[in-house]
Amino acid sequence: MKNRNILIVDDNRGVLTALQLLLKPYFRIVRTLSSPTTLPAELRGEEWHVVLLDMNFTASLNTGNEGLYWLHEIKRQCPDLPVVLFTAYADIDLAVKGIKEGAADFVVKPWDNRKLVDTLLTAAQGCSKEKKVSSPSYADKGGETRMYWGESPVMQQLRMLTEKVAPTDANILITGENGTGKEMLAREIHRISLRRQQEMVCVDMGAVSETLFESELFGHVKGAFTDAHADRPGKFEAAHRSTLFLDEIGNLPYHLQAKLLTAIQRRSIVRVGSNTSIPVDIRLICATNRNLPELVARNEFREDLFYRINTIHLEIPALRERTEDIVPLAERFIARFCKQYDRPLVRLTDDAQVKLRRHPWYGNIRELEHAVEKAVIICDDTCLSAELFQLSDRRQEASEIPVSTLEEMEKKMIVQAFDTCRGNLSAVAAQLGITRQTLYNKMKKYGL
Ligand SMILES: Nc1ncnc2c1ncn2[C@@H]1O[C@H](COP(=O)(O)OP(=O)(O)OP(=O)(O)O)[C@@H](O)[C@H]1O
Repeated sequence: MKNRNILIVDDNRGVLTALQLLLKPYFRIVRTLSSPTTLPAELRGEEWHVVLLDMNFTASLNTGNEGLYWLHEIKRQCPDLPVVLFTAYADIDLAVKGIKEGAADFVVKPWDNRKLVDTLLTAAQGCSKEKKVSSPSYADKGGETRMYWGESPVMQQLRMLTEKVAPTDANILITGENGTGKEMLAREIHRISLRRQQEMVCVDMGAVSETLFESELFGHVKGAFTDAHADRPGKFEAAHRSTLFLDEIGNLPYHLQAKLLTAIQRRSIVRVGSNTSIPVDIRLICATNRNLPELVARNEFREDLFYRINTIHLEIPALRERTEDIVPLAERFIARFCKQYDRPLVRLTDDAQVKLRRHPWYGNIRELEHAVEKAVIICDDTCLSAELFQLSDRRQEASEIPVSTLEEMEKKMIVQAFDTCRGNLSAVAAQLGITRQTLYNKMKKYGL
């Protein structure tokens, strides 16, 4: 198909010359750019069918962010133009990130000629019927991302209890480590409850600022404060006749807990700036990865609120405590991600299964889900082998990082805080004196 045009961006002239020679027989136009700065003009000047984009420009900071930046620029200018990323082996994480952000595929340097040509031709061919890779939301994930209970006796018991209490209006407290599926369980309870016709309303109590707490939960009337330009209902009213899910309840500052308790007890709220009490009919589900009885003992959580929200307590075990569920869960994620990334269905090798079963999964199901997603993206074969799962034990990592720059110091502190707080994000943020959002940003930055 010598009717296709390829644009190659790489700041290594030797690489560009080699690729010119290699690709000439397969493409009508092979244009090479040693700097991405002229990319926007080139994109406008010709009809391109594929771009091969280097991710590691040596002239820059070499963090790969420049590569991602140019990927976004190409996608902004030509949303349907396939971009194949060219990346060093050490930067596979970056390539995975690029695929999630819309790249068609990636090739690792040093490259295999045959494979590079195949990848580029396939991408160029798919130019008009570009794969749409997007992260499905909870709503459109459908049955495939329904909660998987697993076979372990402890989860079967949890399932029985859940099915018993879901149709009642009893307040439920869900506890479990970070990433064990607390929100997922809350959604499952709502899905099989009598309130399922209405949408469940979620509030992350760790993310609500103290100043906006009342307005966010109870609403406000026009003029109640400077920015209150109109009457606005809060989350309690939004959840009327439905389920209100209060996530990270253990992070609610002590002085605000009394206000929440009053609303729960009275089953009514008063909007900020008003005197009128509005009745609300809600089913309350709370979740936390903190030890509430311990917080109560330390006078950090109100005992009366604890008893009020804890009518039924559902504890989700850590993934490492139910190893028999690891492989079946991984297989479900494989099926989902192969479909999402338009790859043929792959299976786990025996070695990979052993590796997954042995890993401690301090980040629980979320960590497993991410590990599978990454393995599916980088897989070139019909099976996922153990090497595709680059699993790091955060505890070990903390002592191994040599500290030479401020950034490394910061990363090391985060990793150590993870260890002492056993992966509890809110506790890590509190220990480091930063907000959860800042912590998320830093985790993203350091690939934690
Ligand atoms: N039983 C399950 N079956 C399938 N997927 C699951 C299951 N439990 C959790 N997941 C997936 O794992 C990820 C983490 O789940 P979720 O957000 O519910 O955890 P969480 O305990 O609320 O996390 P956090 O403590 O950070 O708030 C989600 O992407 C979810 O889809």
